[in-house]
Amino acid sequence: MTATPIDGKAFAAGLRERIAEHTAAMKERGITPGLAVVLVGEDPASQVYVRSKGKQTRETGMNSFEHRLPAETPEAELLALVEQLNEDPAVNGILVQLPLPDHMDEARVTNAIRPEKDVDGFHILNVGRLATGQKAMVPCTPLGSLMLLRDRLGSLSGKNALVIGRSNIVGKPMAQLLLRDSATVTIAHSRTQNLPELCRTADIVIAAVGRAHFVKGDWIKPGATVIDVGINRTDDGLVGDVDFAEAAQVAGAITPVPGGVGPMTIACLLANTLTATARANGLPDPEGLTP
Ligand SMILES: Nc1nc(=O)c2c([nH]1)NC[C@@H]1CN(c3ccc(C(=O)N[C@@H](CCC(=O)O)C(=O)O)cc3)C=[N+]21
Repeated sequence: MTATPIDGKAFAAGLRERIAEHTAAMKERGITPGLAVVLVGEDPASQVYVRSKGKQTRETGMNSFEHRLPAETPEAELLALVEQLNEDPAVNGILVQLPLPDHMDEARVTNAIRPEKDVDGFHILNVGRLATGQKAMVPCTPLGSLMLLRDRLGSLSGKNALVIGRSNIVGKPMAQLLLRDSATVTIAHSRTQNLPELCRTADIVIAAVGRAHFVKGDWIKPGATVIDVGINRTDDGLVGDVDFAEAAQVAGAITPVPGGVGPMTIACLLANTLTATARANGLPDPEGLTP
């Protein structure tokens, strides 16, 4: 059996088109969505992401505001910038690129963002709202992964979903979203016993461990849907957390790296910015962009 590759790049392009249409309609009413991205330090990978986010924001018709601060900036200065963006009516979404330098407290910075503008969905109020089924801003990578899963499978109800990884930015919110869609959710991590056996029971596998080719082909149940969230830079280039060559022989469908979840993450950032703008202006949530 050979798996269908899930084309995240094409899906994200379609999503951006719909976002651009919504944005154009908002601009007719005199509202231009604005996204502020803050980058602290000179990490080359982060610079690439931030540039790509800014470009796609502008292409969608939204305003992009970029703020770059030196790595040694005191935390208080970053918090002051966040406060200024909180108060700025032209800014509907705020993203502070992670990771932050060691002298900064990521939780403190994240929780300084006004929850309504927290397009990453990392603020503790949004985490709690998602966990309790209230209207929230939902983290971009899990949201994009959910969209791909629903597109492929329709209903996720009753399916066995295994999330490998328990991070606050992917594993935990992904599990919450799958649970909301009535999947039977298991979260595995570095201490999980018999992971290969457990994985072989999963109809849906979400790999978010950050280790190149961690998930092997013989862990995959025939026909399963595999979402690879990993972005690992190796001598062979960019690879995922799943051994794609092996897993693609067994799975029903699988996301490639690159070209899978990554482009969906950025498209969902734009989707969240649009949603935040709609809510800030008392408009209904744009169709199909929220879970
Ligand atoms: N506050 C915050 N929010 C984030 O959402 C956030 C962050 N910090 N810090 C870093 C990670 C990483 N991230 C990616 C986004 C797009 C791709 C992406 O588009 N990847 C392309 C390939 C890009 C390449 O070639 O490097 C792909 O998979 O096809 C990857 C990774 C967002 N992050």
